[in-house]
Amino acid sequence: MIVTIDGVAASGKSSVASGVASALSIPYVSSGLLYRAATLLALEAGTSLSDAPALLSLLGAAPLRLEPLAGGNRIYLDTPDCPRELTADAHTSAVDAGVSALAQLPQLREWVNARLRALTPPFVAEGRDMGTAVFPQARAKFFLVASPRVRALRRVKERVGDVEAVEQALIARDEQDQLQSHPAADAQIIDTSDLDLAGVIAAVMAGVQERA
Ligand SMILES: Nc1ncnc2c1ncn2[C@@H]1O[C@H](COP(=O)(O)OP(=O)(O)OP(=O)(O)O)[C@@H](O)[C@H]1O
Ligand SMILES: Nc1ccn([C@@H]2O[C@H](COP(=O)(O)O)[C@@H](O)[C@H]2O)c(=O)n1
Repeated sequence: MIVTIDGVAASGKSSVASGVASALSIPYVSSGLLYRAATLLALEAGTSLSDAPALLSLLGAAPLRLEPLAGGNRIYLDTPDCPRELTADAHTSAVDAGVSALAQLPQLREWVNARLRALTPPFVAEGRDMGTAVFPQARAKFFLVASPRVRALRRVKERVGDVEAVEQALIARDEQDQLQSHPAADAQIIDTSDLDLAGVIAAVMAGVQERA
């Protein structure tokens, strides 16, 4: 079984995916973490985020390993001499600001999608195009939205920041991600603005049970 949870930036995809995956006793897979890790490595190496061949060459030499657990995804660079966990560094403002440029490149999308499709179900997959491009066969599909202000207020509770600036950055990232971020025709759209996390998880679980 595959359940997909897509949505706009900071709409609660990973928190909801984690809750749903725990309720179903299966892992969840964060596709965004692969885009983020690729961006982090490119920024650190000084590789242009729009140079697909250079990025693919960099990633070809980088033994990245995604650990998809129900409680939270982690990503590692498994170099034999200096193994390193990248998860925290992949969630900085610098990565937030650069990731959409890399994610626009079809070759990089294929690189990520190949890794996702190699995973063995069951799992909950979260991102932007899980229900449309990557797992169109998924049993149940959801697309989360919430107002930019609500998302910014939630984000500043977890990372220090100015609400206005965070809101503008979220709006900018939504615009840059527009091409790949839309609900599948058979997805249930959930506006989480007035729901708490438990309420969103319950709504998704109800939708999953309907399709069992
Ligand atoms: N319904 C909700 N009510 C209150 N807080 C929420 C809700 N959903 C998510 N949050 C909080 O909002 C923040 C962003 O959620 P989360 O990181 O899951 O979003 P995301 O869509 O995965 O983000 P990103 O697109 O940046 O990866 C987190 O602090 C999370 O706890
Ligand atoms: N399926 C996806 C997932 C992510 N992206 C890009 O990665 C960025 C970070 O994703 P988060 O889910 O961690 O916010 C996102 O802004 C997109 O640029 C994507 O294109 N497709």
